[in-house]
Amino acid sequence: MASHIILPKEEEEEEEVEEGLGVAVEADHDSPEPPRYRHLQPAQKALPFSATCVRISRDSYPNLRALRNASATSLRDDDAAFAKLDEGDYGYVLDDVQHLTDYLPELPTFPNPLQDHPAYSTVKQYFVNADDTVPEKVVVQKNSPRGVHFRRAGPRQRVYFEPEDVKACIVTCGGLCPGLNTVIRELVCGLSHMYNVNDVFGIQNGYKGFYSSNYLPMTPKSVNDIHKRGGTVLGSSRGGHDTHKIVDNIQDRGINQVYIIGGDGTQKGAYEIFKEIRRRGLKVAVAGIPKTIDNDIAVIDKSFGFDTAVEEAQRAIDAAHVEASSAENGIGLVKLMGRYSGFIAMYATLASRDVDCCLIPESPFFLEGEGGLFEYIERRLKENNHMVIVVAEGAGQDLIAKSIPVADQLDASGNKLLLDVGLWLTHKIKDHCKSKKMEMTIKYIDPTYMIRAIPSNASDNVYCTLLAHSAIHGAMAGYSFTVGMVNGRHAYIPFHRVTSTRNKVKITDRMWARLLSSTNQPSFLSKEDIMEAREAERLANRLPVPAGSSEHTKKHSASVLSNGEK
Ligand SMILES: Nc1ncnc2c1ncn2[C@@H]1O[C@H](COP(=O)(O)OP(=O)(O)OP(=O)(O)O)[C@@H](O)[C@H]1O
Ligand SMILES: O=P(O)(O)OC[C@H]1O[C@](O)(CO)[C@@H](O)[C@@H]1O
Ligand SMILES: [Mg+2]
Repeated sequence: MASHIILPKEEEEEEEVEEGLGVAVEADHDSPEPPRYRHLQPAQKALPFSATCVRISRDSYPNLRALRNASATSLRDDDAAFAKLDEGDYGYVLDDVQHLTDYLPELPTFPNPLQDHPAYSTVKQYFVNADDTVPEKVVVQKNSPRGVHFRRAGPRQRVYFEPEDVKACIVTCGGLCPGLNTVIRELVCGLSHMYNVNDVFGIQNGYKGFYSSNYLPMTPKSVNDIHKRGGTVLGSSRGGHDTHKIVDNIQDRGINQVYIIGGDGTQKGAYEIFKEIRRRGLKVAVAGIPKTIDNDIAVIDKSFGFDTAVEEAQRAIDAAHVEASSAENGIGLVKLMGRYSGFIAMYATLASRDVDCCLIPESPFFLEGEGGLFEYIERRLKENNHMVIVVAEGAGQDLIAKSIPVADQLDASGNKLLLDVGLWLTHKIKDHCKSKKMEMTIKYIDPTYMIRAIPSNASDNVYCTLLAHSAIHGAMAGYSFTVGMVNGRHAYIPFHRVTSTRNKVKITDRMWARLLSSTNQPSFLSKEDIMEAREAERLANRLPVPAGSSEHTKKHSASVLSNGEK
């Protein structure tokens, strides 16, 4: 990494810049030549921000080492060996993804077939610069280090597979989500139309399908219409991840590109598969495409299907509002998905404006007494005669467990099965109103599976298409990664970054404050709750501590870290 500033060159300045003055010549992405930089001593040229930049030296960042270790310390110790951290100037850290050449250094490369593609070859700078990276944090201060970056997604000039040698497979795992079929479709079509890859198979019914079902040949024709349907044409499942059996099958069948669509559990599985592939020294690229309606995957801006879910949730909220407002003291209660993260509930509430109270897993609440939910319901009904409550499925689980003690049950993947907070709340509210001799009507609507099962909307369709294309470009270029949008740009993210934490609504952030001010609901939080939330956030944002220390262990056991507010 150069130790001085590299600025993109303004086109009109090209002739003016003298050799050795510190401005990079913009890469010619259509030529096979690697980008050429002319480095200059920044002080010699008065560029708009170079004066500030040059004063910042590496030594300005005593925490640079800690920053560089950001990923490594959040890894399980046995995974730390896979972290690829590259340090640059001014506190820049590249948290890089795995590449085939990390363990197969002699692999040949080939020109990207896109350069002869009638559609793409006309695009100026269609290929991304090999050094392009995307910052994890875009809000910075004057003296901030440049921070952690991820490799930018997109087509490279050289690829590591010849089209006729590629044998690709696609698998979908975990719960349903709008857009699954669009991603499948665009993987099949993108491989064929962009890279002339026509040997593509679907793995049926999730991970276990690798070793227990027939593989389904897929062509652009066979997937042509599937994006108009909800669900996944491949089927999905929980459990059944047997790394060795899966990789045995990948190896036996000569598969060399594996596209894995699924949530946090699925991405953990993808990481295990990658590690085993690498251990066996196989020339196989693993591309994870994060899917979850809960939007709880770390690092990425949002997961596909989330917008569709929020939009569809409006229909249930509207119905609840109609029911509530057509009755005397009417209450409409809507349950939305969100096992650990209340994003759908929060966004659906903010979008609707008819919601009087939103309850999410991240924000504890209580029923009885001053400042509790019952008091708020009584007040709201007095003021407005009706009210709408939105509750995320993971909210209030501790309260339910206290009133209905039952042993925890797990699904096949080991996820805790939730008790029905909507039904429980309905009964609690009814009992309370009865005890107060209050006439009321409550209608409980549970649209959760209806929302999850619809096809994706237009914007999610485009998002799914771009994710699929980014995944294909990355796999063709020999990387193994989870693909995702980070601050609006597609990036290749190391598996460990998306599997070590979970994205959660931060109740100390402005988005949750906006929600509270839009519904006028009480925060239900005690001073201790607020302190606890702030402390959790402080710990989450703190620069990492060395692996192995007791603080490191404590941080690992805290299940929740979260994305920054947008
Ligand atoms: N730690 C893990 N290691 C390997 N495989 C895993 C791990 N966790 C989950 N899996 C596998 O990933 C698949 C999907 O996991 P899970 O049911 O938790 O759904 P998910 O991918 O998190 O999606 P969602 O929660 O959005 O429905 C399952 O087949 C499961 O066996
Ligand atoms: O009933 P299933 O299919 O196991 O899935 C339910 C879970 O899946 C999700 O839709 C995604 O994780 C959660 O919101 C929900 O708790
Ligand atoms: Mg999950």
